[in-house]
Amino acid sequence: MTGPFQGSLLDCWDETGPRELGSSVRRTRLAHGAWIDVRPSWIAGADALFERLAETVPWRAERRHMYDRVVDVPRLLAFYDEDDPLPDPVLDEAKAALNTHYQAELGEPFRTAGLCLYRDGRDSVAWHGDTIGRGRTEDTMVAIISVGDPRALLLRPRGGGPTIKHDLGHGDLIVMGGSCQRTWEHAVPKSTRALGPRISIQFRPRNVR
Ligand SMILES: O=C(O)CCC(=O)C(=O)O
Ligand SMILES: [Fe+2]
Repeated sequence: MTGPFQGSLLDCWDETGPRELGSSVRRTRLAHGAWIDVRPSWIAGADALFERLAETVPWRAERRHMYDRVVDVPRLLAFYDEDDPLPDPVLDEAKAALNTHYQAELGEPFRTAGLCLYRDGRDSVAWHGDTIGRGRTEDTMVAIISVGDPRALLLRPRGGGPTIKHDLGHGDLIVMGGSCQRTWEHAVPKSTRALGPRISIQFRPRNVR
């Protein structure tokens, strides 16, 4: 289904799971009340997490209407609603750690988990904001863990302005917050480089998609 992912030789920690957040999280304020928080190498044992998710998650190919055609969504998907058991205990630990770190600021917990598998550089997500539900009108947060081959996450203000490129590495955390979903858009562009697979795990509050 996917090409091989070359795990990192350095990733041979005994412990697996999220490392500390705290002061290791770097916030960058963007225009219009948006921000991103970045915590590189947040997940210890990211190689093993990638392998387990690639094998055990019931990945679905989807098709969507685009104008007058039906096209393949260029990535595989899985969605875990708030009462669904997550596919790996490391994701439960990560969600709990995010809730501890962000609950005061967010005012509610992260509840759902969306997973995407980008099989190679041809898989992508087009420019969008997560505006199904409350992200359209309210400040919120979307927390994303990346495992697998690095990919670029692009961000651009909806009103026009320069695009920001953020490289999402193996085990990294990025959190889009404030008005980011409604005043900015994000995308993971296709790449012509020979890339291996990447899995993205997105935690969102209730009624944010
Ligand atoms: O691949 C990613 O990390 C981003 C996915 C995304 O933007 C989405 O599913 O809404
Ligand atoms: Fe998104």
